[in-house]
Amino acid sequence: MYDIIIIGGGAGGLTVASGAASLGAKTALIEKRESLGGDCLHYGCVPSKALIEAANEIHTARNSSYAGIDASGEVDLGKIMERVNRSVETIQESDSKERFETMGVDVYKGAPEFLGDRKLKVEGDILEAKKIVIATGSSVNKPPIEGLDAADYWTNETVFQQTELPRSLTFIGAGPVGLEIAQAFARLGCDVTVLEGGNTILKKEDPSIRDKAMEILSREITFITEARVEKVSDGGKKVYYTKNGKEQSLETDKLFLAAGRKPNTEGMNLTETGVVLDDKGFVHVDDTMRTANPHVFAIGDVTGHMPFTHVAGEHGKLVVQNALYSLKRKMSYETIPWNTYTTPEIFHLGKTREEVEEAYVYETRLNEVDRFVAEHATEGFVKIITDRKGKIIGAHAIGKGAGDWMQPVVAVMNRGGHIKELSDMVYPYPNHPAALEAVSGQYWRLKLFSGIAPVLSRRYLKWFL
Ligand SMILES: Cc1cc2nc3c(=O)[nH]c(=O)nc-3n(C[C@H](O)[C@H](O)[C@H](O)COP(=O)(O)OP(=O)(O)OC[C@H]3O[C@@H](n4cnc5c(N)ncnc54)[C@H](O)[C@@H]3O)c2cc1C
Ligand SMILES: NC(=O)c1ccc[n+]([C@@H]2O[C@H](COP(=O)([O-])OP(=O)(O)OC[C@H]3O[C@@H](n4cnc5c(N)ncnc54)[C@H](O)[C@@H]3O)[C@@H](O)[C@H]2O)c1
Repeated sequence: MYDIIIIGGGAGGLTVASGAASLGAKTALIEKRESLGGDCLHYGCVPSKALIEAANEIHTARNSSYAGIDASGEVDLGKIMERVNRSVETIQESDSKERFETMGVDVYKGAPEFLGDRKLKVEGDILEAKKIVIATGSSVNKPPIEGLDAADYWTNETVFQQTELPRSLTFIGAGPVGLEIAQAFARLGCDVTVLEGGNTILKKEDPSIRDKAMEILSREITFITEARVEKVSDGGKKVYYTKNGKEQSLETDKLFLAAGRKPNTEGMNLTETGVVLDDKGFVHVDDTMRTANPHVFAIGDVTGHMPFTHVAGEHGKLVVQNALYSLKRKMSYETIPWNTYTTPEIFHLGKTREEVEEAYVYETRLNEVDRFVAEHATEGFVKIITDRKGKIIGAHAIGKGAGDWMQPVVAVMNRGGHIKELSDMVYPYPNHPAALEAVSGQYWRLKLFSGIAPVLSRRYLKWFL
């Protein structure tokens, strides 16, 4: 009998396995694929960021004529993907089966099936545990598009093995998966179109961020919004979409499906253990990450809550405590940030302007911050949303490296902080986070240079100086 069994060796599952084994729990991990690491390592975060970096380097070289450099040459996608996959292999070493076995984790290969409340069958083995964690992640959502099954299309699971750069590439979906990879291929030299069924790209972002992203990315990508793809033909080379009630079509060398994610729950016989799914098929969990069966937990993408690697990791840390020590610690999402790694990057924390009724908004454009001016990277802005008293409830930015230089706001918001705390530190001149000093300066200007403060100051200076 194991203390804990984890199904799925990705970002969430590996966090639980290493945490539980380190605390002395008898731990088993079941993974259906050859390698541990999950989608983030093999088909998601890691290869996509490696591809983005390569594409950005090529883009920079091609745009260096101001310095007298005229870069030329054909892009070799195969060589780029070799480099991308070397990044994956390097990180794979710390997610290896052997490393987890050395930690004391029994690693089983296979896709298990529940035989009862806390009993599983995996390949020829029957395993039992006091607690079970479902960490099976998500996979590519295939919307009901006529002809899709017979088409030859790319997804995030196949793109990093490609060697031929298509002349034109059409994406279905303008979420983060679609946009990060679409911009990379545009920078490699493809003619890229993105078809989006909704009326905006990046629907979870603050409205002003969405508008700015659309303005900037439209220079490299053709966007067609309110265009629902309903049919493909000619092996995926002809794409039919409905816009303004009319069917339209376009031709493309290659199609890329980025139309969202679906939970990996198939084949586990979950009804046998009393686990309940929500109306979209994600595993229903309470704030403590318990499913309807209190001995079975679920974490990461399979729960449908903020599908990010760092969230799966936070779920995992919480579940180690709740599962092993029967605690009821709760997950909170209020101060969890995310980044979209387009150029420029987009940072998101807390509420957007649309999500709050009464808000105080402080905004600084990057052309007011010396480092961005020096680097000719002035496009973008930072926006801090506070309540009436100045407590930060949301922070959003679009700009070069925004995913890095916005991080101090997470620390401030984590402790329930006030916007003025962003000026409680010295910013070495001229760094990028100085954008935060500038935006908090707006709060002080409002406080000090309007209302009663300047009146009192004038009187003081007149009488006492
Ligand atoms: C293109 C792309 C880019 C992304 N970029 C980022 C990013 O930059 N930053 C970020 O935070 N997030 C990013 N994400 C999201 C991130 O990849 C996921 O949120 C994260 O991988 C979720 O972790 P998880 O543990 O829930 O699932 P996964 O990491 O997918 O792990 C699930 C594991 O379970 C295994 N499994 C599935 N079913 C079974 C079964 N029945 N039996 C046994 N094993 C099973 C799978 O093989 C897999 O190894 C990206 C996603 C994509 C698609
Ligand atoms: N940088 C990051 O952290 C990062 C990067 C990539 C992905 N992710 C994670 O992966 C998750 C999934 O991203 P995603 O982009 O796959 O999903 P998404 O749900 O954000 O976007 C999918 C888009 O496809 C559109 N769509 C669906 N069917 C369509 C159709 N038939 N025709 C036209 N458009 C259609 C939807 O309207 C939607 O806007 C994200 O929520 C994020 O959590 C994170």
